[in-house]
Amino acid sequence: MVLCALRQQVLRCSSHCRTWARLPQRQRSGCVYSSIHGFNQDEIKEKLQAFHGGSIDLLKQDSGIAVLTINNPSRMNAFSGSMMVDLEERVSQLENWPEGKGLIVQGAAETFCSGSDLNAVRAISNQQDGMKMCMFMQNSLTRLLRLPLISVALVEGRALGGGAELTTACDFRLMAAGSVIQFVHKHMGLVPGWGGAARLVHLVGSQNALKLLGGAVKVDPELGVNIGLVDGVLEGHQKAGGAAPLLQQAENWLSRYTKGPAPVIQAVKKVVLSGRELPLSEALRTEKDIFGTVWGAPANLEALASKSKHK
Ligand SMILES: CCCC(=O)SCCNC(=O)CCNC(=O)[C@H](O)C(C)(C)COP(=O)(O)OP(=O)(O)OC[C@H]1O[C@@H](n2cnc3c(N)ncnc32)[C@H](O)[C@@H]1OP(=O)(O)O
Repeated sequence: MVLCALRQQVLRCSSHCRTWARLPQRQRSGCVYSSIHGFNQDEIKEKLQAFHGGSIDLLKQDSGIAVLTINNPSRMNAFSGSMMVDLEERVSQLENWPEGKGLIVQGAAETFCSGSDLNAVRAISNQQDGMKMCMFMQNSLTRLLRLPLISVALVEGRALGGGAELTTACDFRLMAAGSVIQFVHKHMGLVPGWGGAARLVHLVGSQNALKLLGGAVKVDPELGVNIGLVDGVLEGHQKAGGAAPLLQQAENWLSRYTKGPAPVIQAVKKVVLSGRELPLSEALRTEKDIFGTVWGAPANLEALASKSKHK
């Protein structure tokens, strides 16, 4: 049943958008948890909203690349409760963006994110509320990773705890020189709970994941590249003379993968997503269905008519 739901999620594309939009939000979201797991989204949303501060800002650009900014600079961009709710809403907006091709996730004011807001953590430190927050964030970050957009985390400064987990909910990670990704959970008497451990194992293998989590290792750009966590290192600091601003560098880096019509880029992400998440026979059937959405579609016909050569 879960696989079926995921297959439906992967299949979601512009040609299905109208039908899809008619379905209730939770059915179409590809969430990990729903009411059958005792999860009540509205209840936890109400609780989280009480811990306010900061925002998650979304800028959708004509280029088809959106920028999602974690914005709570006075707390090093820590996630307040209301920011967790904001994130879920921004992900919904991105799920319904037919022109979208790429996404950059960044932090405001030259740092990425210092995890969950420790003030909110203290206030909801009972087990029940902790579980609900964990399920809520796992749902949002799973939906973020499953967006039909090619996503990249632009890490400047520190990505700590939940901030490190957030980087793993993107397809790629770029680090600015001098920045650090650190799963500090062990120092907080915790393990990742926003899905970061499961995704980390997929990205770097279980040996490296064990080292990073067990040692709360500070991952600098060089180590990140060596273990396959990081896909590129950006030149200098945003203020450094000469180098383009980091966001511009990240957009340039991403644009090589987002060049072309949105339905094709979205289809690329979906076939990779199905290969990554589904058993082979299920992934093959999904790939066939996604292929059916681009075969004979305008971009395909245009390419055939232009007799393009791939030299
Ligand atoms: C499943 C999720 C698990 C988690 O995410 S648990 C949370 C993990 N994160 C942390 O423990 C980060 C704790 N913070 C730190 O280590 C340091 O503040 C940090 C980020 C290295 C920055 O150090 P400094 O540059 O010396 O700056 P600072 O400590 O003076 O911080 C500036 C202001 O930001 C605040 N802040 C930073 N991280 C926060 C957080 N996570 N929650 C709430 N407030 C946070 C900090 O308290 C300080 O505020 P104030 O100026 O004292 O009012």
